[in-house]
Amino acid sequence: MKIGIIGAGSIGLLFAHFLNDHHDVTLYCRRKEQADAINEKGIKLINKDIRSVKKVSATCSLKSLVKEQLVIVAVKQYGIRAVVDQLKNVPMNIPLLFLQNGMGHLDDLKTLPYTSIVLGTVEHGAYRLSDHVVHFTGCGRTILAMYRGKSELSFTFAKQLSKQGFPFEATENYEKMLMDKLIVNAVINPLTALLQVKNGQLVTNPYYFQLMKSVFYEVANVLELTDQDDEFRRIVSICEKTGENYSSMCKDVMEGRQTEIDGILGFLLKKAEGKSYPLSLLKFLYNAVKGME
Ligand SMILES: NC(=O)C1=CN([C@@H]2O[C@H](COP(=O)(O)OP(=O)(O)OC[C@H]3O[C@@H](n4cnc5c(N)ncnc54)[C@H](OP(=O)(O)O)[C@@H]3O)[C@@H](O)[C@H]2O)C=CC1
Ligand SMILES: CC(C)(CO)C(=O)C(=O)O
Repeated sequence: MKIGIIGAGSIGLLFAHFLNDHHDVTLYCRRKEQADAINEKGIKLINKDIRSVKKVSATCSLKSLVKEQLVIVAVKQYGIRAVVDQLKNVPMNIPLLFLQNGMGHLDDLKTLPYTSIVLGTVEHGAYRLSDHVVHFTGCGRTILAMYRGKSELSFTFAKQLSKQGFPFEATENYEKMLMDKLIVNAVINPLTALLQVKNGQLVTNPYYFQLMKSVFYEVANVLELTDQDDEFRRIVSICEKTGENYSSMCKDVMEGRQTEIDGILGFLLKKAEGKSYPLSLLKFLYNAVKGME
């Protein structure tokens, strides 16, 4: 397949590195110096002790987007609006795949005229070290679900894109898929960003563990979760598995970047509007992270 990836950050570089083995990938960068660095040096992936370099084409011009058979959008949730404006020349029948955390991007997609829109949740961990070097901090999977279009398409893409060490799966229900990830990000990301700790410390420090539990119960109330004990165990297990990682929001705050708090806690606070759920911790965390931004 000819695949275009818009956004050459941590996830864009990671996906380009793996997908280019079996597909013809072009990375669409925002900065010319980044496109030049990738064209000259390739994409270097660091995974534990292994370093591997792959040759991938990169460009700043969106002209060749019209030739792609799949366009993957790998910018942050707050960058979607600018990308949507740039997609105007892409034929309406080219499938688009959006990989953002949270649910804030759903509003931007509603009015997009494309016939096939796929959503994905990424369970890998990746961190861009320089314009052409990415650190693969945790291998998980990518789950795909159709937002608009024929539901079998997400299964076809999952099959075509999967490769050993970089799996894709598909599911029918995009809302459940995004919600499962949102719960995790709502509990782990703002707390770790505020406390400036690794994910594992939310579990190993008994005081932080109490905070995490209290935040979880507010999230669970807003989403009216019925299986709260199982859900909480799932989050604890993710904290343990990603124990040595700083969450993406914690890193954004450390590096003075905008966070995805609006698409995560902002979304939940909006959902709770007019209801009488207890929300004091979610409001506190939302304002704390916005203030740090
Ligand atoms: N990193 C991770 O481990 C995970 C990330 N995700 C999700 O994946 C999404 C992407 O995250 P991540 O890769 O970490 O983010 P990054 O901030 O590392 O990368 C975003 C990239 O998008 C580029 N960009 C922004 N606007 C445009 C535009 N208009 N045209 C072209 N490029 C643009 C940026 O360019 P520039 O470099 O010039 O700023 C940057 O390279 C997020 O929603 C995140 O939540 C999900 C799970 C794990
Ligand atoms: C799962 C988790 C919390 C891993 O760090 C993540 O998705 C993130 O950091 O955004």
